[in-house]
Amino acid sequence: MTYPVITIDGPSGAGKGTLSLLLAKQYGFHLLDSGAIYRLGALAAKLLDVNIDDESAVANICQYLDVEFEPTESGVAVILNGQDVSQSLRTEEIGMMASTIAAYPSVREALVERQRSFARNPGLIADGRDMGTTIFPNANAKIFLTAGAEDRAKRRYNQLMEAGCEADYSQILADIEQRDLNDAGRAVSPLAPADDALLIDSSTMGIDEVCQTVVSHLQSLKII
Ligand SMILES: Nc1ncnc2c1ncn2[C@@H]1O[C@H](COP(=O)(O)OP(=O)(O)O)[C@@H](O)[C@H]1O
Ligand SMILES: Nc1ccn([C@@H]2O[C@H](COP(=O)(O)OP(=O)(O)O)[C@@H](O)[C@H]2O)c(=O)n1
Repeated sequence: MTYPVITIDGPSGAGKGTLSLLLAKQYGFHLLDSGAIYRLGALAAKLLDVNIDDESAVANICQYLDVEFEPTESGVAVILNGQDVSQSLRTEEIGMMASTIAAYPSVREALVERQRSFARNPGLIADGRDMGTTIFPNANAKIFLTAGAEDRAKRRYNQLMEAGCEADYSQILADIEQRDLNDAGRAVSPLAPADDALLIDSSTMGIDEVCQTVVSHLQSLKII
């Protein structure tokens, strides 16, 4: 690869999206929010009234998703069939549905090339669960960002409250634990650090410290 690909994997609420956006802005790199693509598959199935237990129907929807990602000041707006669905994507209901369909091998296969197509000059920050293990195994740098389940649930709770959404901490914690189990336990591309990933536990770190740790790592690899 002539341009750098940096992968940021880890469980829900670890801070991957926040870190990825900071890095993409700082270095002018493209950003792949792969979780948003699984969420889009789940949302599209819901809007079309397709049963998410029907693997082949869901995989077909994922193969032909009509989606655009538009950079904005605060992140990336997600446009599905011409409609901005950025808000409806972020609910825990869609997160849980995404986790269900993400276990289907044919859904993952249908989304591989779409994800790889984000790798372009001058570089890519790829955020997800299997970026370093499956989608970009030759990435220039791989980060696995984690934090304790309770810390992650608190962060998600605060995030939803700040966005003016309803939130129930116990439910969020239960959902996060369930998604951790689904993501780490599935047969295809389970959530796991790549052998060559830098592991960061952010339980007691602020986002600035996390970002500085990653920047130092990228500098030591002479990527930036
Ligand atoms: N190190 C951190 N310390 C405290 N809060 C954080 C940290 N990293 C991220 N957050 C906050 O936690 C919430 C979830 O972070 P996010 O980046 O969406 O996680 P992920 O993409 O891994 O699910 C956001 O509100 C974010 O601002
Ligand atoms: N590369 C990826 C990204 C997300 N996913 C799935 O999609 C769900 C939603 O991902 P997300 O990154 O938007 O979730 P959060 O970490 O933001 O809560 C996850 O729970 C995973 O099951 C995946 O399997 N592989």
